[in-house]
Amino acid sequence: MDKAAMLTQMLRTKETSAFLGGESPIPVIRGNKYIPLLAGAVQGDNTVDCAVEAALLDEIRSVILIGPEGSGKTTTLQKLALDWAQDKRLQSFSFVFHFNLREFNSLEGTLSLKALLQSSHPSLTAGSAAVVPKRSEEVLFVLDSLDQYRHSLDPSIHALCSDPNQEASVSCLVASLLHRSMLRGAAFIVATKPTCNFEFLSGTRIEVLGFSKPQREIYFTNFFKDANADKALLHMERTLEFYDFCSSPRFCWTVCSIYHLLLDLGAKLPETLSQMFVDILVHLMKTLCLNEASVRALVLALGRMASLCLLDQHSNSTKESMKSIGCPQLLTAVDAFLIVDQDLGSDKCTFSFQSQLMQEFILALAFFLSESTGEGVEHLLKKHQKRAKFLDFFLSGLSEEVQCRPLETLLGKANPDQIKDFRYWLKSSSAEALRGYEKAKHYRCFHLLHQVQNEALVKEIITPSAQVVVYHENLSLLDGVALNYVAMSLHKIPTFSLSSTNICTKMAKILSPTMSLSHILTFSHCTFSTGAIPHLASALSSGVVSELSLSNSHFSDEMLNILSTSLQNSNVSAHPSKSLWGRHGTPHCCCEDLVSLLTSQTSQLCTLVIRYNQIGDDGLRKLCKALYCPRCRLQEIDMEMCNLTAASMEAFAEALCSGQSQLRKVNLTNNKIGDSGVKALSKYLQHSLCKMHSLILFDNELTGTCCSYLKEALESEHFSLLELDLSVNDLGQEGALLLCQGLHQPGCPIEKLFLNRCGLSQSVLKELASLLKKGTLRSLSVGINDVGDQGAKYLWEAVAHPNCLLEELDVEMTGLTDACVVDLCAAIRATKTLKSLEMRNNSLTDVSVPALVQVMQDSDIMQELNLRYNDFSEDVLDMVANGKIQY
Ligand SMILES: Nc1ncnc2c1ncn2[C@@H]1O[C@H](COP(=O)(O)OP(=O)(O)OP(=O)(O)O)[C@@H](O)[C@H]1O
Repeated sequence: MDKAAMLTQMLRTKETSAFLGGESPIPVIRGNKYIPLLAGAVQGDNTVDCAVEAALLDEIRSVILIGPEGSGKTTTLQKLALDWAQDKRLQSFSFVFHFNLREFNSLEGTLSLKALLQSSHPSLTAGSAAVVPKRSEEVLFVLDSLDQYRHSLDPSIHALCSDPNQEASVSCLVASLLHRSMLRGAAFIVATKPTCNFEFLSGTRIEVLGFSKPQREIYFTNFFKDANADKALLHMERTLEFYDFCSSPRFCWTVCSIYHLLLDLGAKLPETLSQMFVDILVHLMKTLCLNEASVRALVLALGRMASLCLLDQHSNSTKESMKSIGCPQLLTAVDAFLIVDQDLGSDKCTFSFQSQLMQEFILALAFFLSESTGEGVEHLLKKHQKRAKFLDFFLSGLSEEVQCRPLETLLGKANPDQIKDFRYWLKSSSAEALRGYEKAKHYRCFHLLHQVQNEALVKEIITPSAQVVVYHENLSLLDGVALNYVAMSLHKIPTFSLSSTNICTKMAKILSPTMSLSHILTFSHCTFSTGAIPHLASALSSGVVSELSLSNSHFSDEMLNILSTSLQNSNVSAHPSKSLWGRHGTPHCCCEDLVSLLTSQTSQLCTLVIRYNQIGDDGLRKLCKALYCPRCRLQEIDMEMCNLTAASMEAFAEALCSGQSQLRKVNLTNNKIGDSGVKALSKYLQHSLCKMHSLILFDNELTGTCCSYLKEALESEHFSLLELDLSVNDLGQEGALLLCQGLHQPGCPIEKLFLNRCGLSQSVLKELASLLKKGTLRSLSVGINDVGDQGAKYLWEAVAHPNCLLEELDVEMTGLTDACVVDLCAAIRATKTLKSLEMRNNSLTDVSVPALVQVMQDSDIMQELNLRYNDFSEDVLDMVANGKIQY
């Protein structure tokens, strides 16, 4: 085979570079701008070129290169072919045939393999072509764009041929070659996007990963050749790098091209993906030199075409369909936006978008420009949901006037009705998402708000009550960016709890501002990289963070060291309380380390959070040693689900009674201390040195028996608890009534009492109501007790009583119906203190809504009423949409 002729032919190929399509492969390679790409799923050498070369030495001699749009497959194939022609690589092959399978779509009729080969290499003489089948081991086929190939490779539907001289359809020839009925020994490299179904293809699969950070750095340096390279790279890192498509060399080309242009003009670089596409479109449209009406008509036509292409699996459109779209300007836009494939031997051609992102952006823009309001945004999104990934992102970005201004000067104003339609959808779909518990939906809402870039809108949508249900779990970098934007717009995040997330350096950097804004930081089941720790440490020194929990998270002792040093070096007065982490599965032996930490000269630790660690009774017994030490400053200990039983409570109570302990708050949620555990603790509660303010015994297998011990403690003059949580224990009526007797003790300090799911009866509520009238309780929870309207009636009366000081009341799932609403409203009108009422999961219906809405509107004191999961119909949703009511 004449390598020189092939080389000349390849180098002569007329290819043009396009803003969205990328710089053509040949100039990239010839201009020494080719950067070896990373390959996935291969061992050893991880560049694609080397991996392909190595795989071709395998017995199968067939390689499938798989990579997304613009990841560099075509360029790699061209480079391999050029290297072969220049004697640099693949020299075991004497014949290399390079085809783009897309071009075969339009080949009609039949032809022989020889003719097909000659069509690819006009310089191939008939004599050489005849030799090829005889030396099939020396033949390499390089086949590009399998994803665009319309014919099937299913061997069962073709009459596979073996004779190279036999005439057959091109689809049959391709199938015969790939299934090796013809030129059995030939080798293949086939490139395809991952979207393609390549079930009939066997071979070594090599994933084309494109550019990672080091390659991007080289690319930017080559592109800019000056100090702007760093500037551009840093900007991309901050605003785009968390999108998967940043590894695409083609996308990098587009980013560099637009940044270069903007930097030259002294303009601001775009902050979001939407803004970048606004800038790109403005530039492309300007190069077309059309007037406003024509640009508008062009965008609308491209929008229609974008929709057609997204709906059609092959993502392209024929000249006929372009005509039917009816826009003469479209043909002028061809090079800027579209790829045209001229069918061989006919004047038919197919069009597809050069960039899927631009295709979706244009679809979004056309929606806002469209005059007809027939197709609402919901319909648009639903229609394209299978293939459009960023349509809602672009719609969000484009819905904000400030961001669209550069486009307005080119193509006029958007249709205000469409903008209104979108904003309505954004608010209502976000509210719905935030009412539910699906993390993906919460985060979709954050992503859209990030694109909109409007702080006021964030505040309107992410209300404090909406934040409560948002669960931060398993975050990607992209999620981290959106979350950080939302947190910065809200200016505060009182508690930030993150779980099951890989906190690499980049993630920690992205979330650092959010962490610095949070008072309480909780990480559970997270993995920290060493590089992440300085970001965490710097957030801790912000002065706001007062509590840190790292339970079930993985990090090395070295990282622990950095953290604890940073805690110790921080300004203590600015950090009145500092918490410590729990380690995944901390065995009880680790409790000895904790003791030395808590009792060290420098220990500042006030809060110890070791929830979900299996320290068990032995662990707690060891930990108790710290409580005897005057240096131990521990004020709060969270031992939720630590596998504790009554066996360790005696030692714990004894340590507390020693007089050295500063402990104020103890959380024993989800342990099994049982009634005898309470008996041991209540000894301490009656002790003259008792300093405890809060005791949480949620779900601890307690029965009514424990109430007699607690009653005794309550009646003691030393009892100091302000908060007691006995929820999810079977106290029953008898036990709870005993407890109430204790609570009636004059001077009883309890202000917050939690008795959810304790088997309370109406008589107990009557007792609690009389307690309320004494004015000691500020917060009472009696949710998930079957007391009904009758039981609650005692509470409403009490709330209305002039001595009652209750601020928060929780009657979730207590069997309330519309019948309670008159008394409830009267209570709200009368109260001078009640701010929050939790009434989820009851059976109120639409008839109660007007009265509840009215009373909430009238009340200056009530701040929130939670009516979620009652029996309301959709009809009243608008009416309930009152800032203070959650529904
Ligand atoms: N290794 C590389 N070094 C430098 N630039 C590259 C490299 N690979 C690709 N590029 C640039 O990215 C552009 C797009 O690459 P290419 O066309 O090879 O991607 P592709 O995976 O074949 O895309 P598609 O599947 O969409 O056809 C190229 O035109 C070139 O400008």
